Amino acid sequence: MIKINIQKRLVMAGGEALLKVDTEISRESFVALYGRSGAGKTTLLRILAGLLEPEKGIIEVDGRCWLNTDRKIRLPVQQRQIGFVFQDFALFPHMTVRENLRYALKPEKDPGLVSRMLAMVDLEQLADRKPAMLSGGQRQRVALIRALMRKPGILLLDEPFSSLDAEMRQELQDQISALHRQFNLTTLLVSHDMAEIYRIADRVIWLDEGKVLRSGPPDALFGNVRLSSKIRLTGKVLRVAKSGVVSIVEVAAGNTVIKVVVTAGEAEELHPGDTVGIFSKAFNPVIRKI
Ligand SMILES: Nc1ncnc2c1ncn2[C@@H]1O[C@H](COP(=O)(O)OP(=O)(O)OP(=O)(O)O)[C@@H](O)[C@H]1O
Repeated sequence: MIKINIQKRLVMAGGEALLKVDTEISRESFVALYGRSGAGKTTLLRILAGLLEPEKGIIEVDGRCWLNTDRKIRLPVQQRQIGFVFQDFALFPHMTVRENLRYALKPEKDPGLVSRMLAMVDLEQLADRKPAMLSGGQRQRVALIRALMRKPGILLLDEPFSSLDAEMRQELQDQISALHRQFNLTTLLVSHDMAEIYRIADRVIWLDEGKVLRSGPPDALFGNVRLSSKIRLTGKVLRVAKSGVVSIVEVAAGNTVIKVVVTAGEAEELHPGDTVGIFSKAFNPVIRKI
């Protein structure tokens, strides 16, 4: 369990606001920090990582105190067992992919880990290239596995997909989900993208001007209804076409176009470009705008 109860003064363009967060995060959960620009999402991640200190606060991880401003306890960044991936991935440009990864590995730790991690994200062929010779998505994958080299319990991701195209985003989201499960990580992801959050997070903390506006599972926060769902996909509506008494909605989800049959009433609510979730309910796909 991660317990966070912090207060930090934010200096915004139009004045000051107080970042005030009191929340608990279960181990092995995938939490999205959502909210408008300037809401305090990155600041919260930086405080958790120990890169920034709040004026007042307590952070406890599995009963261990990382921060207590009253008792002047502040665990240094290196001791927090956190992996961090920023938007701009910050790989060393003069080192190859393999060297970047080896640099992050503790000397006494398992040297085979570099090759195993490269294989896990399909980058073995590119291990001897420098970052400048990689695509944005490949660089982001290197940054991701580099953050996992020291086997952190907590992974912090600050909009890691923002510079990628839709296809690469989806591929990287899938890989992050797989690594999250495989390494039993507790992952916190800053994202503006509801569809992305729907796809990979199991809880959302919605921040607004430094305060937690709402918190809960993505479908409870973003969807109008909660459904027991076996499949859960998100995508964008391409077309809504009438077909007799029903309509067919075509949705682009990753590389696939999915057709869902809806009633005339449901079709009226859906328009090309809408972000939607597709769920299974009693084996039938159900579509909801999100
Ligand atoms: N160290 C700091 N001390 C005080 N205020 C800060 C500090 N760092 C950032 N701020 C301010 O706090 C506000 C919140 O910034 P933050 O980067 O946390 O927002 P965000 O929700 O991550 O936004 P975005 O989605 O644009 O990245 C901004 O107005 C910013 O200028």
